[in-house]
Amino acid sequence: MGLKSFVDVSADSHFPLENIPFGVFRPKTAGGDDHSLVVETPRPGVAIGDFVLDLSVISSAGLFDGPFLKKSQCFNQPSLNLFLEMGRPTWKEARATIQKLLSADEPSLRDNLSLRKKSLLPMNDVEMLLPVVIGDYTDFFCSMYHTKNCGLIFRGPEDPILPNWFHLPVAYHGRASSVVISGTKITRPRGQGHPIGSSPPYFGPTKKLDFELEMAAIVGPGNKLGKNIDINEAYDHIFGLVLLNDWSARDIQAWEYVPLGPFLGKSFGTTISPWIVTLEALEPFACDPPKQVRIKPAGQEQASVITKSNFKHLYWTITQQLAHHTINGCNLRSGDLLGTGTISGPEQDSLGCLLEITWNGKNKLSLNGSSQTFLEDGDEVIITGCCEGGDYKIGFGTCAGKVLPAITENQ
Ligand SMILES: O=C(O)/C=C/C(=O)CC(=O)CC(=O)O
Ligand SMILES: [Ca+2]
Ligand SMILES: [Mg+2]
Repeated sequence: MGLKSFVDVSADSHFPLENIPFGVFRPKTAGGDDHSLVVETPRPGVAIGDFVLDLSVISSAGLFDGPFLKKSQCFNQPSLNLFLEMGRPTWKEARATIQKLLSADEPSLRDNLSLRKKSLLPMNDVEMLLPVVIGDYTDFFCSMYHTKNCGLIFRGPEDPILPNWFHLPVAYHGRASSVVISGTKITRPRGQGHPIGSSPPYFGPTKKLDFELEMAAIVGPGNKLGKNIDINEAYDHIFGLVLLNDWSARDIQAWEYVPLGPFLGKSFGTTISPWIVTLEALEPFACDPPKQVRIKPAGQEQASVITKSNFKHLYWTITQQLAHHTINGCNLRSGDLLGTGTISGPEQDSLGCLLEITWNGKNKLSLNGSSQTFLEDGDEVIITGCCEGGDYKIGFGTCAGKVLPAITENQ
């Protein structure tokens, strides 16, 4: 039997009492459509079933009474950075307090109607925001299947996996300013595309817009410049995980990335899911967290599942990635985002991007009767993921984004 909350949680919910993922939200006004949003202060919350528990209200009511959180202002902030900086003992205290407050047999919140009304808001009545201020974003390259397929497509059959790959987790520095929250629309980027045959490079809207199915670690306490984080301590520097879509323009990327790596082909937008699932919640599922990606094509009502992958396909672990990131003395800071890299599995139906699924546009993808290769304007990519196994799920919610047409010359 799973844990029982006084808040109704359906059996297939991503957010049972065992999960308690952290995010940042602001309430919408009654009426609720986008035009009637009152700009309320963003504040931290956790998800429980279809509700959000406002941690600023719980904190102001004096219900965080443990030694680390009693006097802290970390839940009266517009981001989770301060809370993340405080480290694992504080995170565990927060989780224990929240799980107790929300449990079916604990009266302090359950029987306090006015506090319940103030602190428990239906998810539909809130707007989710970026949970942390992201100072830096790094993206690793850690699925062997993805690495091999990219090597075959971009570099040919000789040595598709380069010799360094098995010795260290390869990565590139991404662009933090264009990391956006699920639901944000993504404008098709323009740029210089790889020459086709003997023609010169072309300029215009990308013809090869792609998604990348990834997860990302959110850094807790950082390290000082010049000091590394040992692999045995790396776990305590990771607060939790989110879903991530590293949108990629394959024609721009293929032309620009030699020899310094991805630049404008990836810096036009990266989407993350709003709820950070803690490593504590994930612990019982150390293996086998399955994931799915769907595409809802422009003009269609239904989304089609196009791939299902699994976190276990990563060759390098998130603690190895974090330790490697600091091995030269590079400093990480609370809120930094470390993408795992595209999570492709060995089978055709577990590939993590359209570059691989369509083999660079050679094969068509069939979606509810229509067919295409790369993403079209109006397409929506919806990534979801959860851990399954026991009598509850630990879910990540969704990481979604819809493609808008490219800007034109006079915009
Ligand atoms: O192999 C290449 O040239 C390019 C690979 C990628 O674009 C993948 C990347 O962003 C890292 C990853 O997601 O695994
Ligand atoms: Ca990537
Ligand atoms: Mg990106």
